[in-house]
Amino acid sequence: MRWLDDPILDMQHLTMRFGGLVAVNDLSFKAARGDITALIGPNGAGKTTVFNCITGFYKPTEGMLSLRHVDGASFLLERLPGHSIAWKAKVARTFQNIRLFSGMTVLENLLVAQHNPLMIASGFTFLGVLGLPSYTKAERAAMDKAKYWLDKTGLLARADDPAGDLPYGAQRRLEIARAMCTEPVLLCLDEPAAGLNPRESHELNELLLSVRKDHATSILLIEHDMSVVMEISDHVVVLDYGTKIADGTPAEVKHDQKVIAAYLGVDDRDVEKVEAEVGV
Ligand SMILES: Nc1ncnc2c1ncn2[C@@H]1O[C@H](COP(=O)(O)OP(=O)(O)OP(=O)(O)O)[C@@H](O)[C@H]1O
Repeated sequence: MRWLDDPILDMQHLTMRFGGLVAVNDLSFKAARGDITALIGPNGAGKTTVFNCITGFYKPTEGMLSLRHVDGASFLLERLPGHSIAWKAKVARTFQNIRLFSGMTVLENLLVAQHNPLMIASGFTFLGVLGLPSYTKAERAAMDKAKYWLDKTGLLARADDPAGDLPYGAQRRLEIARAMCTEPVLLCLDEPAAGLNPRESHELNELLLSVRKDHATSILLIEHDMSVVMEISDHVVVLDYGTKIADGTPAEVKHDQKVIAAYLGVDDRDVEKVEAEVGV
């Protein structure tokens, strides 16, 4: 299990309670550097809550979330404010419901994502914006990066259109492009294939495989579309009612009786019967 050797994310005993409800229950797993790790499970299993804990939207009730960069710098995410998780630990995310700046153009969405390096180049002053050569250089770099991701996501021709006018699948790709403009080491994608047709879903797979191959970005993926999960994931972690029920390669998880039972909603003792019926 190579994800134990060089984990980018090491989650230990994560628990998140909302009053009496335990949304995530003592969850531990490791995500390897350079892997696509999928977090799957039936509705309400706690997947988005895990993302919200990683990205600082929620402070976990208990547990440790350790992220380690390739240079050895490490971050305890549960102790950092959300903006430091994005900016210093370099974790980016997309949302289950698309959250673009829909009135801004496609290009502007990608430039806004690069606000931090531009502010540093300006020396945090208005004078910087007017004259500093470092600002002009940073502005050019931001534009180049935006163009690169527009090209990569097939959106170059739509650069000047309002983001809200794009078809649904294109908006999903723009969200990924925007997240990638922040140069994350860990990209958390919440159901990126939701609402996509089979062709768009295939294009998404290609895009994510290329993000993994060409950039130093590891991916954590929540996804209900099993064709996406099984085709591109290196490692799958399965949650049910907030508890981890399986952790392995896609092939291992696919044949795990507890996973089949959780997805099909049957008792453990009926799993073999169901397996025979579905031909696993
Ligand atoms: N802010 C909150 N307050 C109270 N309960 C919450 C909150 N956020 C999530 N929950 C509850 O925690 C449980 C897990 O929800 P979560 O959204 O993490 O599941 P999920 O696996 O992402 O589901 P889905 O696949 O439907 O998106 C659910 O019972 C949900 O109602």
